[in-house]
Amino acid sequence: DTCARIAGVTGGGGAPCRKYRAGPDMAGGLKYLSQEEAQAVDEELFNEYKFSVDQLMELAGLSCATAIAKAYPISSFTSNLPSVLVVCGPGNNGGDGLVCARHLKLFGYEPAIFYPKQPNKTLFENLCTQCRKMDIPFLPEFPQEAEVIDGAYSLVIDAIFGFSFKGAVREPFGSILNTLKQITIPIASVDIPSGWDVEKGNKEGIQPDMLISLTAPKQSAHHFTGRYHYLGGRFVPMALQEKYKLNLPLYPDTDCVLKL
Ligand SMILES: NC(=O)C1=CN([C@@H]2O[C@H](COP(=O)(O)OP(=O)(O)OC[C@H]3O[C@@H](n4cnc5c(N)ncnc54)[C@H](O)[C@@H]3O)[C@@H](O)[C@H]2O)[C@@H](O)CC1
Ligand SMILES: [K+]
Repeated sequence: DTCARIAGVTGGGGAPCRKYRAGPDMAGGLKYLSQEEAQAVDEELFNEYKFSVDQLMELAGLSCATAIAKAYPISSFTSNLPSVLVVCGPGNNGGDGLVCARHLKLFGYEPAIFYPKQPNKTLFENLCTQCRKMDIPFLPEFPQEAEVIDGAYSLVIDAIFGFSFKGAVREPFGSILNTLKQITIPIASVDIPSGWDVEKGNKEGIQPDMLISLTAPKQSAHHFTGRYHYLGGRFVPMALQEKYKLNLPLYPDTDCVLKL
């Protein structure tokens, strides 16, 4: 039937028709979350649905690495090494960056991590150990010159701040973001371009080439002007999607990411 054809639903069997989710024009119906809504969905996933942070961080980081590999396949890199600088912040967005780095390494990229504020928590310590044991280097300091970054890497992953960012950027992240504003290689931002207000964006901030919105885009994504906007984090149970009226588009087949 039409529903099955559009949405890729097979077998019938009384499955509810979800035609309203299918088709490119439905992208307009996708909900862009406020900061409060993003935090509420997050809390519900952990407190009501009983997911652990590790579980969702693994899926989020894998989504990011997968989307990056689709947008910037190794074959498109002009330099010898597909080297990627992953900049990680102090919260869970930084954790997504660590997981992303590990998967990028498995995909054949050469990631290096800068992680200036490492939380004193087992989860993050374990993620760092996993990366070290996979020969992913941690930079002792951030290259101050934009030219140095442009020369050494082909892509920067911004995993500094996500949906809990508030107020003026504190150091050392202010200087880091100032340098990132001057680089010419592309930036791929995890969940939200760092330094952007979660809802209003930031005209003066970094302007990434790629944004991977996790769970659902945040309102600031309306101001994203880069080439690639992906949705990732295919882990939201249907009841939660419906409660928050996320109106998520259908992911293709078994893919964990979707280009918006
Ligand atoms: N809700 C979800 O569905 C999931 C969320 N995940 C990730 O978790 C992120 C949210 O993580 P968190 O809530 O830990 O928060 P963030 O990672 O957004 O950042 C919080 C950290 O940044 C610091 N910070 C906030 N404002 C600052 C400022 N102005 N200057 C300097 N430092 C500042 C805070 O002190 C805190 O250490 C999401 O954006 C997403 O990347 C994923 O890991 C898993 C699933
Ligand atoms: K980010």
